[in-house]
Amino acid sequence: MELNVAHLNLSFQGLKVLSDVNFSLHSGSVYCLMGPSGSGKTSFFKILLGILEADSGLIEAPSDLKIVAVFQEDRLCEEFSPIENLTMTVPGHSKELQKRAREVLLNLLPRESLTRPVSTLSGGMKRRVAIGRALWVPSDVIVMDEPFTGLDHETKKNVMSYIKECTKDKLVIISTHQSEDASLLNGTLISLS
Ligand SMILES: Nc1ncnc2c1ncn2[C@@H]1O[C@H](COP(=O)(O)OP(=O)(O)OP(=O)(O)O)[C@@H](O)[C@H]1O
Repeated sequence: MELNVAHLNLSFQGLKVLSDVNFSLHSGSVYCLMGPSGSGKTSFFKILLGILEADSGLIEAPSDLKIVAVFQEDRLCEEFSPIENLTMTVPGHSKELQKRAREVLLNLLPRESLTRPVSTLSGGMKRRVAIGRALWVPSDVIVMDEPFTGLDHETKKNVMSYIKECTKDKLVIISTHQSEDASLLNGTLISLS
C-alpha cells in the first residue's frame, strides 16, 4: 500500500503551517516525522485522520484504509484499567479477550499496573497504555504523535522494539523531537520545517 502526499498546504489565520509538502509512504516501513515545535506535525496527522481539512493539495490513499492514532494527549478512560481500555474497543467481555489484551500490555507495562485504574498510573505508563491500545486495534496505518514522551531511554527502546515487532506489514508514522529515534527505529526521516 502506498500513501502519497502531494502539494499539501495549510494556513491558520494567515500563518503558513504546511507549505507544498510532498512525500510518499509505504506499508512495511516506519517514518519519523521531525520538525521544530509549530512546524505542523500534529496538523499533518489531523489532515491524514480527516479531522482537519488542508487548504489545498491531497493525500492519496485507498479509501478503506484503517488508520489508528496515538494523540499527543493519551485519551484514555482514566477510571478504567489498562486492560479495560483495550477490551472496550471491541464488543464482548470474554476471558479470551482479556487474556489477549493482557498479553499485549505485558510487553509494555509491569504486570501489577494492568488492573489498576489508569488515573493511578504515571505519565509514562499512561503513554504506554495508549501505545498498546493503538497496537491492539486492527489497522493498516498507525500514527503516533510524540509517543515516547515521559519514557526513559531503556523503556523507550523496549517500547520501540515491540512497536516494530507488531507493525511489520503496516505503515507507521511517528512524530518526535529526538533525532536518535529515527535510527533507533530503523526508520526513514521526514522533515517538516
Ligand atoms: N486550530 C488552530 N488554530 C490556529 N492555529 C493553530 C491551530 N492548530 C495549530 N495551529 C498552529 O499551527 C502551527 C502548527 O501546529 P502543530 O500543532 O501542527 O505543530 P507541531 O509541529 O505538531 O508542534 P509541536 O512539536 O509543538 O507539537 C502552530 O503555530 C500552531 O499554533
